[in-house]
Amino acid sequence: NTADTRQSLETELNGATPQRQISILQQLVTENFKSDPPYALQHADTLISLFESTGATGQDYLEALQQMATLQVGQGLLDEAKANAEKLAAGAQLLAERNRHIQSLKTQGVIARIQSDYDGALDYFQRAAALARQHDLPDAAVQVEYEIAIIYYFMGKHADAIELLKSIQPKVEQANNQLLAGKVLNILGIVYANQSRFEESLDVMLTALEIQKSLKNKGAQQALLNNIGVTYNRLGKIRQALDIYIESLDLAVELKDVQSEALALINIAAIQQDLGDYEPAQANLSRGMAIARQLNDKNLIAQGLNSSAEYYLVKADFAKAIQLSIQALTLADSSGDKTTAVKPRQNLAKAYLAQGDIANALLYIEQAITIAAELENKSNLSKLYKQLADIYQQDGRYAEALSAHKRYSELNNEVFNNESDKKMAALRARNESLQKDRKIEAMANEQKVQAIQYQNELTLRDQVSAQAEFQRYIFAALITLLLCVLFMIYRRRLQTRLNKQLSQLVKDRTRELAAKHIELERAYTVMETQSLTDQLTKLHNRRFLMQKLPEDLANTPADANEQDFVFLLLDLDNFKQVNDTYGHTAGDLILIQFSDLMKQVFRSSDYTIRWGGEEFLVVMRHMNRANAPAYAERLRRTVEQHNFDIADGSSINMTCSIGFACFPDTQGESPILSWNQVIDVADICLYAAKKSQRNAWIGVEKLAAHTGFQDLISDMSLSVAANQVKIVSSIAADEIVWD
Ligand SMILES: Nc1nc2c(ncn2[C@@H]2O[C@H](COP(=O)(O)OP(=O)(O)OP(=O)(O)O)[C@@H](O)[C@H]2O)c(=O)[nH]1
Repeated sequence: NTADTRQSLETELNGATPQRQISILQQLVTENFKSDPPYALQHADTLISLFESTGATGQDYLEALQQMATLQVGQGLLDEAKANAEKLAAGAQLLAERNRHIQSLKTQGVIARIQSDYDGALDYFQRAAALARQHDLPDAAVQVEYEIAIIYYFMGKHADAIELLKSIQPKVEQANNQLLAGKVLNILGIVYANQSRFEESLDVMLTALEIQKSLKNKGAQQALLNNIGVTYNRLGKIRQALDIYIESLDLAVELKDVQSEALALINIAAIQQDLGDYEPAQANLSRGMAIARQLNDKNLIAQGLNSSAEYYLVKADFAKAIQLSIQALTLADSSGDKTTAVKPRQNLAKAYLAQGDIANALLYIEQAITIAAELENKSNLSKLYKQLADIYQQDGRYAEALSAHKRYSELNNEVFNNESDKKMAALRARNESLQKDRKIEAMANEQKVQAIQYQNELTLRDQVSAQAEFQRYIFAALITLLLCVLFMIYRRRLQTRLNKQLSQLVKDRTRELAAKHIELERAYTVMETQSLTDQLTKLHNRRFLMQKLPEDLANTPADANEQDFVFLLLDLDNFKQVNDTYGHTAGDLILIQFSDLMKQVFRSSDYTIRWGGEEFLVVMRHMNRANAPAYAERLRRTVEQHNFDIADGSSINMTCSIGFACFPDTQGESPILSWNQVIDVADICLYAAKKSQRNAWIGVEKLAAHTGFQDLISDMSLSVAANQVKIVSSIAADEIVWD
């Protein structure tokens, strides 16, 4: 029929007067506007040429311009649409046609938005809103505010978008504008989803879908289906998402909406890739990308490039993945849409990590984290922190890995516990009870119908057969009731099982996280221990003493018994000769054996430290200083009597010299020397032991009050002569050489 009408109108067109031609073209454009946009576009073009050739500027001309611009936007002919919208604005101003002027500004805003010029779009829409308010056109104002909210969303200003949408909602309801109500709910759903408020998002979008279905508005249904798909995807329900995207693709094809078709194809490809269906994914992706490139839609191209990059990541072609991700990143950054700017960075970090390029992996993951934090997308952020932890771990930076991992698990818990489970359960329960109510209502209706039929039949039949019929009816009703009860029991069981599975999932996740933490903490402890140990002798090193001793001294009460600290410095005699004669390896072996002898002689609670080279320090804690000479002598004798193995199978004898001093340096009076200075005094004693005879020990048991550290250091023999120092030694006092 439509074809026939078209045919006869087209035939009539040729011979008609200009006036008649205009009315035929108007009819062709209006009738085909929705059902066949390319056809309508072609005739709108002719119509406008006709108007312009006759110099017309009236209402009909403006209407044609508006139709034309709208059709061109729908077909992706943005430059042409913009030119017509500008003509419309000029014409509308000339005729003081406010509504049309607002309409033209709106169209220009939409074009700027599609071209990703969000500042420009915001400017057009704000001008349109101001115009609407100025001329008291509330309906038009609300329409434009809705467009502004969309721009806020694109700019990543989510809080502003939500606030504006919520202020629009009551106005839309008051005006009973179902169409706009559906759109407002849709975009609200998208913004919620971007804030990881997925349940609220799903809730409003499903309501919006109902509205659009009741309005039979397929275009809006198509857009909603796409967004619902995205939300299912974010919730990890990828099969539901796939079904919804396929429904959305069918509708886009039916509507000849190429942009939506491309979007659905790219979305389908991404899910198929997740499911491991690489071949169909590649086919859909290249179909979608071809359309996106034709439309020059930067966001879509960037999304498609991301999917391709992910494909190459899976295939371990990291160079290709990097190349595609950098293209996607450049496009996303130039379009200013932050929501598409995270993914390429995430993929780059993965690819660089796989290539062992930690610096670049860190660079991109940190950028991704900054952007995701700005967008307040917690679920995304939590994944990014996990990736960051993996990078640090691979780099051996366990402390940083641990803290990134902690951040990941905090965020993960926030998203998980964001009452998500409760809300999901509530939502599910609400849907189920709605369905149940509907079923019960349907059964009740059925029964009513049956009852009426039964009444009718009753009048026709005799009493006896009616009685039998009645019994049968009661029986059927009972069976129906029984089936209802069984169905309800079954649903409840199913629900319980689902809840169990969910809580098991949470437990498993928590266990996994705990195990990971223990692993990282263990690695961290090993690293700490290594940094405090000497690699050759496995004794403690200087760093250990600096870390431990101040704390020990602080925890020792000044007035307690047996609370002396004795610092012994030990040095092997003529060790250089051993190295020179038997080689460095033999020297190393002797150092190790010497360390073992130290461990035999001293208590396990004493600190045995490799002080440097062939010099060692022992710190004996919590002891009576009167016992120090016995320990020094025992070590001297043990070393003297020991046969040190050297690498060639033979053994040699060695001796050592020892100097020691006690802390606190005075007893009962306030101490003069710090523990560091006490070690310096022990060093003077060691030096004197070497100088006097070697294979000997000299110690300072205590100092007289008011002895100066400088005096001791500059000339010990004077302090000894003045009886300011109490010396104990294996050498006779008059044989000690101090200088
Ligand atoms: N094999 C080996 N030798 C070391 C190590 N650390 C230091 N040395 C050597 O130890 C020797 C110390 O020599 P000197 O300081 O002259 O002292 P000495 O020969 O022991 O003589 P006195 O201490 O005066 O009895 C040097 O030859 C160092 O090279 C090590 O880890 N392994």
